[in-house]
Amino acid sequence: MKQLHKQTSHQIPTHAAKPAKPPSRSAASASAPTSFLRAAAWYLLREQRLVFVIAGAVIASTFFLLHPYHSSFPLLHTSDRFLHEGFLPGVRHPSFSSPSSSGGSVAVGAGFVGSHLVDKLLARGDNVIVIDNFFTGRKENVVHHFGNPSFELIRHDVVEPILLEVDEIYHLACPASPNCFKFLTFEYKTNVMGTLNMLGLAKRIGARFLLTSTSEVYGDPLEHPQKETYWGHVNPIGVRSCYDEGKRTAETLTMDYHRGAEVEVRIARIFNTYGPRMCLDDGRVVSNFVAQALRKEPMTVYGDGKQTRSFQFVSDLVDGLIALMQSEHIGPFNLGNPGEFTMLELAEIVKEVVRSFCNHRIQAQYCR
Ligand SMILES: O=c1ccn([C@@H]2O[C@H](COP(=O)(O)OP(=O)(O)O[C@H]3OC[C@@H](O)[C@H](O)[C@H]3O)[C@@H](O)[C@H]2O)c(=O)[nH]1
Repeated sequence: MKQLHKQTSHQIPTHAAKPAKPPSRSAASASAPTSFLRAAAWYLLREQRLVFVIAGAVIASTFFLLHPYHSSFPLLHTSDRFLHEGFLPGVRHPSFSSPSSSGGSVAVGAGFVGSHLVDKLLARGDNVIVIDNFFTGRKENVVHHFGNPSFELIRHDVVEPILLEVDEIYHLACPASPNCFKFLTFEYKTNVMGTLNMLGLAKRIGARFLLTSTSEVYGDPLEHPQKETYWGHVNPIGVRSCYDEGKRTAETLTMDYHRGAEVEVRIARIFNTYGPRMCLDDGRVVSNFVAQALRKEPMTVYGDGKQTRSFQFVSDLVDGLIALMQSEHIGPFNLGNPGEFTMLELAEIVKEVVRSFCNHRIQAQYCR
């Protein structure tokens, strides 16, 4: 049919039936552009061709206006690019229209430290997206922000890719409780796959990336105190090695993305921290001792109790994380309290604090 129409339209020009009058040379050259324009206009106006041309142009420009993202990344490259960087194409977060929007941040994790960080970032006027798979993080930790238009909570496991548009990524995903170390593959996967996905995201959107690492990267240290330049003394096959080695790998990946892809990175090596929203069944020494003192049970001091630790309050840690993110310091940075004491001393301190706490009648519900 298409072929037929095409032939027909060429064969029936309206003036073709008129008797031919040989034109003068000058008249022929003067009328040539006019007859070409008339022929073009005639061609376009036949069979609504002009309408189709205009409709096509409108549809094409609408598509490219609505999908500038696709237009700047040719399909040819997307599959490789997304596979390599760990992204799902097309998952655009509606809240942040541009990566450079002021005050846009993402905090990964609604756990103990993450939830305090969220409080602080929101209080200073940032927009915050929290991603958590709620394995150890809890909705209750951030429930007081529900209804705040600057806050969003997404149930998502960072071992799967995600695409968001933010300025800063605080990567806190990974259970730190000693009770979680039995979920070995989970721990390791979060530190490796989760960190890769978050670094890929930072590279893609040009965000600054902060990894929360741990003092555990020093292992059983042979140097005291541990400086950031110390490479550590880690057992690669111990029961808690999945955590220590997982964080060491996460640090390696972070520095690789900095050197190889120029991602702006920060690494916080967090020392022992305590404060509200720690789980009582966390397994860490402070929460164990507090729970035991409240229940008037004997305290489980491991070994001879002469091993030392330093403890920082969670709000001090959060201030440190934000200051580190804002600083120009690339590479690991220890965040902790320089004052150390033994676990025997800690047991006495906790016993004393809990005793005076329970002396207040109002707190009796927590005490036995
Ligand atoms: O009930 C307990 C628990 C722990 N301990 C001792 O207390 C010390 C501290 O143990 P914790 O498990 O609380 O803390 P750790 O120093 O081993 O690691 C901790 O600090 C750094 C963080 O990054 C880790 O996530 C966290 O587990 C250890 O010597 C441990 O043996 C007890 O004596 N009794």
